[in-house]
Amino acid sequence: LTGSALGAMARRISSQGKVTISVDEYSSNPTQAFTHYNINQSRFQPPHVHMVEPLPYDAPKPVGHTRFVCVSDTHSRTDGIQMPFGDVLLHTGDFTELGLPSEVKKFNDWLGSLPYEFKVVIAGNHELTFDKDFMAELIKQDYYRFPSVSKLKTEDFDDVQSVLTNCVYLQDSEITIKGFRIYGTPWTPRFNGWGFNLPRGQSLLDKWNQIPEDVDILMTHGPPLGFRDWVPKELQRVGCVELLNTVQKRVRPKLHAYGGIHEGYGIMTDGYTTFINSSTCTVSFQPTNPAIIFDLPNPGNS
Ligand SMILES: Nc1nc2c(ncn2[C@@H]2O[C@H](COP(=O)(O)O)[C@@H](O)[C@H]2O)c(=O)[nH]1
Ligand SMILES: [Mn+2]
Ligand SMILES: [Mn+2]
Repeated sequence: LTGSALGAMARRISSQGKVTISVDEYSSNPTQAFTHYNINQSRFQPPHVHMVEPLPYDAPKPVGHTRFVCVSDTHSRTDGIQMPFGDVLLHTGDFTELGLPSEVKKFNDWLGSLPYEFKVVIAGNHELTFDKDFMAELIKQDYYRFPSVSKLKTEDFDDVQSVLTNCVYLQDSEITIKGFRIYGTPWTPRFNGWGFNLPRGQSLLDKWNQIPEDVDILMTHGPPLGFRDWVPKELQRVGCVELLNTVQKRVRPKLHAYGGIHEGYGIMTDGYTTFINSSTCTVSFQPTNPAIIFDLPNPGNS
């Protein structure tokens, strides 16, 4: 099979003209998927795909634009973080270490201190208490893997989302802000059995299939394949192949914001979608990567 025939296998157009993504044959091996699609389809090559320099904080915001401020993976280390001017804050998960209510409260207080008109937040794999199925399983296993969470009573975290009073919290859901359709989802490929983990392939694709077409901004915790998903210590790419296919072949957001892979902090484009990995923490959990700002023209302002 040629590269383009394989590409077609991962993307079918139904009789109603709807694009359907199917599980990619390289789904379980993202590093191999990257090499294959790079060699056979130049899928990650310039001129379309390239790195993007971050906007300086003092860049004037163009008229008729909204400025998004992207952060991720702050891991309860927000003390002293300098935040730039902007309109809408996007935080793409791992705002705590374990999702303890005390951490969530601290994060919510920090959000309350920020001047943005809107703040949108999703969970990451560290927000254990936000994943109800994960917690049910953890309790069954007598908190074996996360003993410090066992000090909590169920009623302490049953309604943990309600602690987030200073933002819009998205979990497989969307909101329209200033005319932008923003969809947020916390799921990542299974890795060491944390919250919101699912096996690669159909299980994750089922979550991505819930993302509506015509979303302007997609927020996920982890990266898609090939865009700031390299883990140097393992010489591996770990981005989700089905997420990439969903983003590029079906949803086509203008901005895909995420974090998850701390080492992947940075910005890329494929010529249509801008991909921002805004992990604040480095791989050694130092909160030193600056928030990334990004301007988008307001919908209807063409
Ligand atoms: N090989 C993989 N490494 C991963 C994956 N997800 C995360 N990581 C590594 O852990 C750190 C921190 O992640 P966190 O969720 O604990 O904050 C990340 O920067 C990577 O180095 C994965 O799926 N595969
Ligand atoms: Mn993290
Ligand atoms: Mn994470």
